[in-house]
Amino acid sequence: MSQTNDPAPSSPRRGRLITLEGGEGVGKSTQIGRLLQRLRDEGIEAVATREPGGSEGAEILRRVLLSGVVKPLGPAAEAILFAAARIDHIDALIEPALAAGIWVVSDRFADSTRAYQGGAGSLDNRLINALERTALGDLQPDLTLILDLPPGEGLRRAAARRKDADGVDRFEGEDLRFHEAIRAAFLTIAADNPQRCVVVDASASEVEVAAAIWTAVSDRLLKERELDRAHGS
Ligand SMILES: Nc1ncnc2c1ncn2[C@@H]1O[C@H](COP(=O)(O)OP(=O)(O)OP(=O)(O)O)[C@@H](O)[C@H]1O
Ligand SMILES: Cc1cn([C@H]2C[C@H](O)[C@@H](COP(=O)(O)O)O2)c(=O)[nH]c1=O
Repeated sequence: MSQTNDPAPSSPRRGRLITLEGGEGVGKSTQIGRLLQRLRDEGIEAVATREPGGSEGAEILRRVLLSGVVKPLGPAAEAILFAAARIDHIDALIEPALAAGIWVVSDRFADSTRAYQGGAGSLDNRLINALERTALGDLQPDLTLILDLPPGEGLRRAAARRKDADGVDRFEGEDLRFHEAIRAAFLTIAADNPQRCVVVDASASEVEVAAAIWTAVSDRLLKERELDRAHGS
């Protein structure tokens, strides 16, 4: 929890939270590797993490959630467990890193609950909003990159990456309509939050996607950081 002598959220001493979102196999992990390298090349200390997971407790919940054992309990139970994992992730990793001036790049975050349990799972927005308020408090990503790809292509990429067909997880195994609903939900999130979200065409080559991501990071975060520095704040 923040204390009165913590740096203000916009202070250059506080890190930035960047989240990558999108459906299955859109290229988030691939791009996070590239983005981390670019940030470090700029002299920015940055750490990569993921959801569900990123902390010891959240990784335990990841195994439970992706095994599918919670599916019969319905999207509300799943959303509550994703939120529990998120709380541990924020407390154990995200907030301490940001407070230390480290940038955090997360493979998925709260928008995934909105898209998967809300958009595709039809979970009531009131529960999603309540869980988000509880888990995040005042924390919001400084930038969310939504990698957009037709789900058929994303699932093909995910299948090609995974040689073992038995390795399909809880959500990859859902039908195409479910994945179309996820894509639509992410695009709605982006339209509703233009100050935070940038949609990136993930059907382009890895290099082109990386360039689009870097443009968004530069325009939205690096210029602001340079201005802060120039004004000595
Ligand atoms: N732009 C691209 N064009 C073609 N293939 C790509 C592209 N980006 C990534 N891939 C390949 O697609 C597969 C899935 O990529 P990646 O694991 O990065 O996606 P992801 O979004 O993290 O997936 P998931 O959410 O399912 O974990 C990998 O085999 C990767 O090499
Ligand atoms: C955070 C979060 C994730 N999910 C789903 C989305 C994916 O199917 C898996 C995570 O697997 P990945 O290979 O690391 O992308 O979990 C979800 O349904 N709700 C969430 O809040």
